[in-house]
Amino acid sequence: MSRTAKDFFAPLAVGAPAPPREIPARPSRAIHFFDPGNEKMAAKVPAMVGTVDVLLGNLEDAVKAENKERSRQGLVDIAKATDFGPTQLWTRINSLDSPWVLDDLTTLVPEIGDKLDVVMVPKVQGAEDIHYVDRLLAQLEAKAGLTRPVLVHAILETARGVANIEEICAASPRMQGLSLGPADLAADRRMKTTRVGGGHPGYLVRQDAPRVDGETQYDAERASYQQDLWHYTIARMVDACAMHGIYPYYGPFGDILDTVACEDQFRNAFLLGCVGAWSLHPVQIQIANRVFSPSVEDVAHARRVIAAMGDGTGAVMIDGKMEDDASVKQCQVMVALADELAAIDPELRQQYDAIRIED
Ligand SMILES: CC(C)(COP(=O)(O)OP(=O)(O)OC[C@H]1O[C@@H](n2cnc3c(N)ncnc32)[C@H](O)[C@@H]1OP(=O)(O)O)[C@@H](O)C(=O)NCCC(=O)NCCSC(=O)C[C@H](O)C(=O)O
Ligand SMILES: [Mg+2]
Repeated sequence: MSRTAKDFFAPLAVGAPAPPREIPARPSRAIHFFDPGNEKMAAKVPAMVGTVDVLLGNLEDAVKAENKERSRQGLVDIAKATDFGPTQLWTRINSLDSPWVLDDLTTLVPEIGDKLDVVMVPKVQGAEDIHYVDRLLAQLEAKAGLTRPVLVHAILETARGVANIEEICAASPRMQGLSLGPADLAADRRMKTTRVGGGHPGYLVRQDAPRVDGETQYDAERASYQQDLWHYTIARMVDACAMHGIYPYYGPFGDILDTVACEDQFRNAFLLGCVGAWSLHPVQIQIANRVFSPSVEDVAHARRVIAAMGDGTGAVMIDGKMEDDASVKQCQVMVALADELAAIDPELRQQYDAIRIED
C-alpha cells in the first residue's frame, strides 16, 4: 500500500509547514512568462504587478543554457525587490533530468520561498516526479523556516505524462494544477506539427461530396472546417483536475501576432473548464484577462437563474428555456468565478455591480 490518507497530510520533513488541505481558487487568468535574466523584460515586471494575476519567472526552455544562472539570480533579485501585492509569483524550474534543477530549487526556496506561490515543473512523467519535488520542497522549507508550503504545478508535455494524468494530480496535496505544454507534447507524440499551440490548417474535416444525378461529385467545392488538435488533451486535463480539486490551464500560444486565433484557443479552453492560459508577450495578458473572465451578460443571466430557482430544485422557464437543478449549478460556477475576480479586479467589479439592478 502506498501512503495512507493520514500520511498524506503530514509534512514530508520535520519542521516543514503542513501540506494544504485545499487549493485556494486564486484568480490566475494569465500566467505571464518573463525571463528574469533578460534586462528589458525584467525591467517591465514591477509595473506589471496588479495588471496580471500571475508573474512567472521562467528558468527552463527559452532561456539559453549559458544564461541559466543569470536568470535564476535575476529571479531572486526581482522577488526580493518587488512587492507583488495581489499578483502571484510563480517560477518554472528546469526539467528534473537537467543539470540546473537542483540549484534552481536549493537557491529559490531559501532565498525567496516566502514570496513564491507556485513552482511549475516541466515534462512531468508520473507521480514519481511529483514525489521527488514534494520531498525536496519539504526539506528546503523546513531548513529555511518557511511557514507556508510552496505549491506545485505540472506541465503535461509527454505521452507518458498524459497517460499518467490522474496519478500526477493525486501525487501530492501541494498539486495546484496542470498546464498543457503543446510544443513538447507534439514532439514527444511525434505529431507532424512545428508550432507552439494553436490549430493547424491540415487538421480538418470536409463536407461530404454532393451527389448529382446519382453520381458523386468529388471535385465539387466543399466546405472544410479546421479541428482542434488539443481538444482531447485539454478535456482529459479538465476532468483530472476537477476530480482532484486542482486547476487546468491552456498553456502557450506561440503565434504572438495572431491575437484573434489566440483568443479563440483561450476561449475554447475557458468554455471547457480551464481557468487560465500562459501569456508569452504583454499583448496576450489582456486577451487572457478578457477571455477567462465571465461576460457581463453571462453573469446577469446566471444571477437571474439562481434567483428564479430559489432553493435550487425544480424547473423554471426563463426566456423560453428550461432551467433546473443542473443548470443552476452551472450558473453558480459562473457567479462564484465572477465574485472571485471582482474581489481583485476593480474594473470587473464595477461591470458586475452595474448589472445587479436587473437581479
Ligand atoms: C516572443 C518574444 C521573443 C518576443 O520578444 P520581442 O521580439 O522583444 O517582442 P517585442 O519587440 O514585441 O517586445 C516589445 C517590448 O516588450 C518586451 N517584452 C516582450 N516579451 C515580454 C515578456 N514576456 N515580458 C515582459 N516584457 C516583454 C520586450 O523586451 C520589448 O521591450 P522594449 O524593447 O523595452 O520595448 C518574447 O516575448 C519572449 O521571449 N517571450 C517569452 C517566451 C517564453 O517564455 N517562452 C517559453 C514559454 S513557451 C514554452 O516553453 C513551450 C512549452 O513548454 C511547450 O512545450 O509547449
Ligand atoms: Mg515545454
